[in-house]
Amino acid sequence: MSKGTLFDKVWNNHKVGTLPSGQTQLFIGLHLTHEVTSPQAFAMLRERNLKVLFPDRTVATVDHIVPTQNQARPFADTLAEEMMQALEQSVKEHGIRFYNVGSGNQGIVHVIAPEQGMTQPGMTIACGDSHTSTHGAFGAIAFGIGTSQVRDVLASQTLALEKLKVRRIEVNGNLRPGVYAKDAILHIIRKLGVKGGVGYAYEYAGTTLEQMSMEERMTICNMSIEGGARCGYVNPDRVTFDYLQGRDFAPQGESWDKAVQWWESIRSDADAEYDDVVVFKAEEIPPTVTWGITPGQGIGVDEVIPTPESLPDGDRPLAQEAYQYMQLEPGKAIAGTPIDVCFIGSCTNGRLSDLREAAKFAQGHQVAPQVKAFVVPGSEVVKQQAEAEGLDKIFTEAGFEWRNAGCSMCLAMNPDKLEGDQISASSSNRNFKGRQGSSSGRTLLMSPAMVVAAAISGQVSDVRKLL
Ligand SMILES: CC(C)[C@H](C(=O)O)[C@@H](O)C(=O)O
Ligand code: SF4
Repeated sequence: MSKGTLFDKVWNNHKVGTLPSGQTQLFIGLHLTHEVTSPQAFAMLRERNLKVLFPDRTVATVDHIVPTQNQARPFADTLAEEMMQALEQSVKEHGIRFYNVGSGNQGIVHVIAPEQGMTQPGMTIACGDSHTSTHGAFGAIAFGIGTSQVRDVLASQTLALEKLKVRRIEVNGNLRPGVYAKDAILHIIRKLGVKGGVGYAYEYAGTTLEQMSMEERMTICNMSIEGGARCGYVNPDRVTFDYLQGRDFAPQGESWDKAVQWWESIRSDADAEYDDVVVFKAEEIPPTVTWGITPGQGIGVDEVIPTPESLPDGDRPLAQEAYQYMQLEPGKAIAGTPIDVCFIGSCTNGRLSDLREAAKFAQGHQVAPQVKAFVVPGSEVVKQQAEAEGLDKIFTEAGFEWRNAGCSMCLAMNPDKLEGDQISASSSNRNFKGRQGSSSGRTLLMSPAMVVAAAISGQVSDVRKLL
């Protein structure tokens, strides 16, 4: 095994050859698909009379367009119904494993692959979805790809890619109470910028990351793409192996021991060389909330919305655009901003540990009367586990709606949408203009615990007050 970073080792292991363009042809171990980016890819295959080369290496689910309330077929939205039918037809035609609504295993693609044990260290993973970076939490190299690349993977199980540089992002120490993985990644993006990661793979390391659960690591890696990085990963360790052991697709018996040995060997070596290294102190990370229209426009919940003068020249035009769109005033505290809608869910923060933490803060409180608040589990498995623990009851008693699994208002490709210029406190990952279903809707990104604090008080508030 060559020396170096995990990225280099996994890349070299999967390298098929060098293309005339200079790009690497990379073998993709696991291909995940959903209803939004696959129909055209399957259509292109049909046009050329091609088969899926390795149907066993592709897995499909439906997540974006799935209604979280009435899931009766045909869906009320005819476009959603068409996308569903297209995927159902394609998986049948090509013999692809499919987790449909009601199967017990459906959910957001980035939630279900890890929970089934499909996502494993040392793999290359691709999916027609930018947040594929999530899977890097296991020490996989996981990329989001476009529809024509989905076609390429279906037909050849390979991709033509440029090699990335590697930046090691170390976070050391203990996060303070009320501060979560979500705050850490929002803080990292705030400091390095939404374009800071362009051309890089992010390797997250340091004692803070080592202490994190797999679900927390997934939250961090999920938002690598929001920081401009094509992928992000954490070196696999005991936490990774313990999470995987016993899951449906994880190796068993003797192959398990061999796999662990292999996974250990692909970790970045202590003397690996990086293209860049950045170090953060965990205790300096505050509960973070975005005030603008990119995930990089974030501040500590006890800070004021930055004034143009306080920002570097280059950041000012976007800040001006953000003040106007968000209807927020520079120099004013972000805490106290009234909230209309509270959303807990998404591939960033829709897993069991997120719901447990949110429920802890919701218990015994009531959602403010003017606020609409709802919780959308990331998968049918998460929903079922949460219900077995009674989390659904805690939420509904507190005045939250409890829904079925899907992407929901993260992107609002289903009936869950903001209306007019409503402002949401959201545990999702993107606050772009119009992201949550209304062209003037406004999104404040934060941790699930902070979303609960906002729901209860009807305004942005510091979750530490509830500790
Ligand atoms: C619909 C899909 C292509 C898109 C993505 O690539 O990320 C979506 O999941 C998102 O979060 O914006
Ligand atoms: S939950 Fe949001 S970010 Fe994740 S895949 Fe769905 S739409 Fe994309």
